[in-house]
Amino acid sequence: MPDTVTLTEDLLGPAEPAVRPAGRPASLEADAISAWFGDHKVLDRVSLTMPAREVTALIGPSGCGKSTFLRILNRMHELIGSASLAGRVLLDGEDIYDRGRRITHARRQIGMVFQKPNPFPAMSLYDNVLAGLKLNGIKATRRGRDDLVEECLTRAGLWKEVKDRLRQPGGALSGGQQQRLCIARSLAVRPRVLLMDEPCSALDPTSTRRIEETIAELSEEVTIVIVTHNMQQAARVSNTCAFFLAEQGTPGVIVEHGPTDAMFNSPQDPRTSDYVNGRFG
Ligand SMILES: Nc1ncnc2c1ncn2[C@@H]1O[C@H](COP(=O)(O)OP(=O)(O)OP(=O)(O)O)[C@@H](O)[C@H]1O
Repeated sequence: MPDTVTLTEDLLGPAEPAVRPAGRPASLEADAISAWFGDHKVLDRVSLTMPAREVTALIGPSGCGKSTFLRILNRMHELIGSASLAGRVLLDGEDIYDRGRRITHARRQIGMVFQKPNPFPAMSLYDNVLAGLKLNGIKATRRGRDDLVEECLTRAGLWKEVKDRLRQPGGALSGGQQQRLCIARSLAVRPRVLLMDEPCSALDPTSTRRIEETIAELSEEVTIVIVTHNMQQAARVSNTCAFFLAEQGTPGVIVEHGPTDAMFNSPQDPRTSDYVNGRFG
């Protein structure tokens, strides 16, 4: 294996001696986002500020557009043939949809962890962590790669469990460990925001707790936006919360958002109160 991963430099400029330092967590602001699949409108002028260094939870019943909204935040929505959108997404004030702005730019700064852990099953744990570097054309020295693997696995809460078996395949881990491996893989490209779409829904309670601890540890270093159906989880991990709803075939909107404590203990809208207290959805 060559000592340096050689890939395109146009995204990031020349090779660096080791590994770039972590970026500053960024704020993300959705401004009047509407979304369609064909002529089916699924979100209507949704605006939300997701502050830097905070965990924002997106909650609401199935089908109200939470995942669509999340995918719009890092330009994944446009990968679907029939999909379209209106509005702006500002990453520290700059619209990621500005003409001339590369899709890869948004993807690298705004990482995503999915509902089902999706490591490369036959690839080693070590190479799984670094997979995003190769895809994004990021160069690192051998030493830099070793340091990055250790750092990201540590930040994802997995290092102690796997440090002696980094050459084993990703598929050999438990579901919870695989999800933490996917978090480590996302962290390796130094995202400033991490989007998580129901990251614990395929996991047992112990693994879920471990991921929640990881979220708490990461929130100082990266802005987190998480979709969850689990109200206790939203209450445990988030600072702010947004309640989405699509009533009777209308497009999804945010009914209410604000500090998580207030959303759970003194919601302003009766529909929020009903939802967080499990009366529907
Ligand atoms: N690829 C797609 N093609 C067509 N329609 C879609 C597609 N993905 C989602 N939709 C529709 O968009 C609406 C919003 O779906 P979305 O998955 O964003 O909701 P959600 O709130 O995340 O739901 P859940 O909590 O069940 O994951 C739904 O009516 C859904 O059927």
